[in-house]
Amino acid sequence: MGVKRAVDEDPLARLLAPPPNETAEEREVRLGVEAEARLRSERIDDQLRAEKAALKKNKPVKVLLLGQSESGKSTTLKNFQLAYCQDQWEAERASWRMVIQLNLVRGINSILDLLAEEMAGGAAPTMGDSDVSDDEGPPAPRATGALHYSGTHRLLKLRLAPLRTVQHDLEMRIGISAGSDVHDVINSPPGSPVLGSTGRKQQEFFVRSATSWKQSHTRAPSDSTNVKFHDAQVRETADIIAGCAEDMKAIWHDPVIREMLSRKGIRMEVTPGFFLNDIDRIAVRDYEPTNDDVVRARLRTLGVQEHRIKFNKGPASGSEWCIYDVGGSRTQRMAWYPYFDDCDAIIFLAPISCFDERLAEDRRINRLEDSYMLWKAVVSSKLLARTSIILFLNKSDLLEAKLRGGVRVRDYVQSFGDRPNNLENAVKYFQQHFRDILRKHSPEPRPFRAHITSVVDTQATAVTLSVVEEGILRDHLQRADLL
Ligand SMILES: Nc1nc2c(ncn2[C@@H]2O[C@H](COP(=O)(O)OP(=O)(O)OP(=O)(O)O)[C@@H](O)[C@H]2O)c(=O)[nH]1
Ligand SMILES: [Mg+2]
Repeated sequence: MGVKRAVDEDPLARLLAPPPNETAEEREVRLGVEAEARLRSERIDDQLRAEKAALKKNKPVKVLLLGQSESGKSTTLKNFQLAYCQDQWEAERASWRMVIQLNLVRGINSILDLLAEEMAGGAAPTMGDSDVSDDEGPPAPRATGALHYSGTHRLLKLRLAPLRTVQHDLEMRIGISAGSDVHDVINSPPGSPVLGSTGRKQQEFFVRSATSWKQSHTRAPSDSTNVKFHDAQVRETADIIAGCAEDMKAIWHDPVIREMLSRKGIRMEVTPGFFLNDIDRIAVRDYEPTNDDVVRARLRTLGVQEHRIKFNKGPASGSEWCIYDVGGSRTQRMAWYPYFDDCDAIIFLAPISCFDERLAEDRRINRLEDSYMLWKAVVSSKLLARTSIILFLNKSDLLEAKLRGGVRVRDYVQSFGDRPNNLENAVKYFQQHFRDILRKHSPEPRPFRAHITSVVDTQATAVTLSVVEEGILRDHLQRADLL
C-alpha cells in the first residue's frame, strides 16, 4: 500500500511505473529487459571500480628519505638504484670516478691544511685546544711534547701542492656538468667531526642536480674538439693523482701526522668518503670505480631530488616508486615540508655512531640529539599521521669501530650509565630512546619499525630493503583501499 502511494505521488515514479493494465506476457518481457539493464549497469560499475583501483595501484608510491646531513640518505638511495636500475647504474658508474678522485684529493688537502696551520705555529696540536674541545665528553688528556715537523713534511707539502689544482679542476668539471655553482657555505669536509671548524675556508662540495653531471659523462659527444679536450683533462687528472700516490701514502701513514690528527680528535680512518685507505687502488692511471666505491662516494645533496624507480623484481615488482632524496643540513630542512603531503612512507636515517660528534653546521648541537629532535618532529607531525615511518639506525659498523677503539658512550650520554660499552647494548639503548619518542609523540598509535643498518653494506641492505618495500607497499595498498 505504502509503495503504491509513493508511486502515485512521485511523478517520475509514475512515469516509469508499469502500465496498470499490463498483461502477464508484457510483464515477463518487461522484467527481462529490466534484468538485462541491471546486469549492464552492474558491469559498468565493476569496470569503473576496477579502473579506479588500477589508477590507485599505478599511482607511484611516494617515499621520502629523511635525516640529518651525512646520515646515509643518498647512500640508501644508491642501494635502491643498484638493486633495481642496473642498466642505468652500469652506464653511470664511470662518471663517479671524478667524485671518488675528488673525495680522495680533498682528504689529502684537508690534512695538508692542518699541517700548514701547525707548521705556521697556528692552533697548538693538543686535543684541549682543538675544535673538538667544545664536544661534551671526558676531559681531554693533555698531549705531552710538541710535535716535530721535519723537512720531510715540508717536502711532502710541496710535492702534493698540485692536488690543490686537481681539486679545483674536479669541482669545476663536476659543477659545470651540473650547470650549477659548486660550493656550499659550510666549512666542513665530509664526515669529519672536527675538520673545517678551525676557521679555514675548506668548503664542502655539492652539486645541485642529481643527474646532469652524470649525463654529461654518458651522453654522446657532440663536438670532437670538446671530447678531445675532456679526455685530455681526464687523463691529466689521473696522471697527477697517480704521480702523487707515493707521497699521499707517505703523508697518510706518517706517525707525526697521525699523532697530529689524533691530538685534534680527528679520526679520518673511520671518516666515510675519504678513501684514504684505498690510495693504492684509486691513485692509478686506469682507475675504474667498483660498485662499492660508488656506494661509498660522498657528494652532498642540495635541495630535494626526485628519483623514479620501476621495480622489476622483489616484493614491490611491477610498482613504480618516487623516492625523494633531500639535503639534510639544518638550512635545507625547510625544503622538506611540501613533500610531506601525500607521502606514503618515510625512511628516517639516524646515524647512531655520531653520539660523540657535533653538527658541522652548528657546533653547539650534538648529532645524536639532533637526530632525536628531528625524529620527534617527524613522528609528531599531524600531516604525517597516516604515513608509514621506518627508522634506520644507521652506521652501526662505525659505531662498532668507535666502541672497539675505546670511545665510551657514557662519556657523552650520561644516562647510558654502567651498561657494558658494546654494540649490542649501545644499539638497544639508542633504539629504546627512539621508540619512547614515537610512543610519546605520535598523534595516533603506530608501530615502531626499526632496522639496524650499515647502508654501505649493499648485501645486508638489500635484505633490509626487501622487508621495508613489502611493508611500504602493503600500507600503500591499504591506504588506497585495495587490500
Ligand atoms: N661506514 C659507513 N659509512 C656510511 C654509512 N652510511 C653512509 N655512510 C657514508 O657517509 C657519508 C655520507 O652519506 P650520504 O648518504 O651522502 O649522507 P646524506 O644523508 O645523503 O647527506 P646529505 O646529502 O648531506 O644530507 C658517505 O660517504 C657514505 O659513504 C654506513 O652505514 N656506514
Ligand atoms: Mg645526500
